[in-house]
Amino acid sequence: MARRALDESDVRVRPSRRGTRPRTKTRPEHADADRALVTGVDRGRYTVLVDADGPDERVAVAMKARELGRERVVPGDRVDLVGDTSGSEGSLARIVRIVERSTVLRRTADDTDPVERVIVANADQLVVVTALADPEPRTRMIDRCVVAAYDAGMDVLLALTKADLADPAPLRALYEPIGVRVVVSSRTDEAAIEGLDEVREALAGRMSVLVGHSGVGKSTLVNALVPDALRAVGVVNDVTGRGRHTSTSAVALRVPGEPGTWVIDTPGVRSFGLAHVDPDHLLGAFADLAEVAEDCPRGCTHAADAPDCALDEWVEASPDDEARAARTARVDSFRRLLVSRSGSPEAG
Ligand SMILES: Nc1nc2c(ncn2[C@@H]2O[C@H](COP(=O)(O)OP(=O)(O)OP(=O)(O)O)[C@@H](O)[C@H]2O)c(=O)[nH]1
Ligand SMILES: [Zn+2]
Repeated sequence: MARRALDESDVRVRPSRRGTRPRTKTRPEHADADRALVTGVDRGRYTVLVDADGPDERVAVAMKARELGRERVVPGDRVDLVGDTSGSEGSLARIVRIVERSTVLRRTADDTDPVERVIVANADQLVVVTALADPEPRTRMIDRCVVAAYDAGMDVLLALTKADLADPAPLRALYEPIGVRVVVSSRTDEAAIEGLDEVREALAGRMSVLVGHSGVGKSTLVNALVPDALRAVGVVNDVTGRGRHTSTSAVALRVPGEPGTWVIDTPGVRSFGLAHVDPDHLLGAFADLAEVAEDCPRGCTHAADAPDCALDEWVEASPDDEARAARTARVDSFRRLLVSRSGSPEAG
């Protein structure tokens, strides 16, 4: 089939009962498709929010149109829908197109599946939920999350829980210098979590993916942020009768407050596939170091044992002790992340 470049004729203004808005008509046969956000996936059925945050917002159930082939549709995806998009009981729409993704997050390949599959699309922030104690924080796991997020072009929010049990200062000192925002919560009695306002503020208006090991308090945090009544949006139990706690795939939940605030909970996902991460791409998340590394020998790995790495010369050339300490910390942090790419994802 001949491809042609898109021009203005591909964008038309469609008068509709929802008002007028420009539409991209890349597939003429689906020019009247509705745009929707994928919030949940369960065995070939997709829960979607049609016209999200618009006047006709509604939850609908969809399946993939055959023309999409094997392409995966994941929570966070924006899709075009045709067919019965009403969302009324028993209705089933068809997903005919996946809108180009701004970010993708891949889960770790493992023994049961050697492929690093995309699990979440379009998230702009990775929230690493880490308990300050019980269980002990695992910095290697946090490092791997930072690498995955930076490689995907996402920000990292470190949500430290259980501050009633241990001091957050050491972890702050380790992660704030590499651009990670840190929020802290604690529980002083059974009923209340403290520090939620700061967490909400850090999530406002963004699509965030939450990860964390069992027992770190992720469910506690999600339950506090997302009232039960709102769960329906992300839950696939309209179709299957199963609740989110038995769901094994990621689910997007709307956080009340600023429009466009979503958290994507990823049950069972504790780490990410990093095999595809290229050191120079990771370096891109460290603008100061990337500039320095322009003087590296061709093919430099920038690792601690790399010969003539410009990062070492940069530390050497520090004008004073203070600058040397700061530069050393930057280079060491970057190299720590580099090293974390290899080895077992489950190692702590
Ligand atoms: N002391 C203290 N305990 C907390 C805090 N937040 C959660 N917990 C407790 O930590 C335990 C684990 O919390 P969950 O929210 O179930 O942890 P989770 O990360 O969802 O773990 P899974 O459900 O196994 O995935 C529970 O007993 C919570 O009550 C906190 O800030 N301080
Ligand atoms: Zn180098």
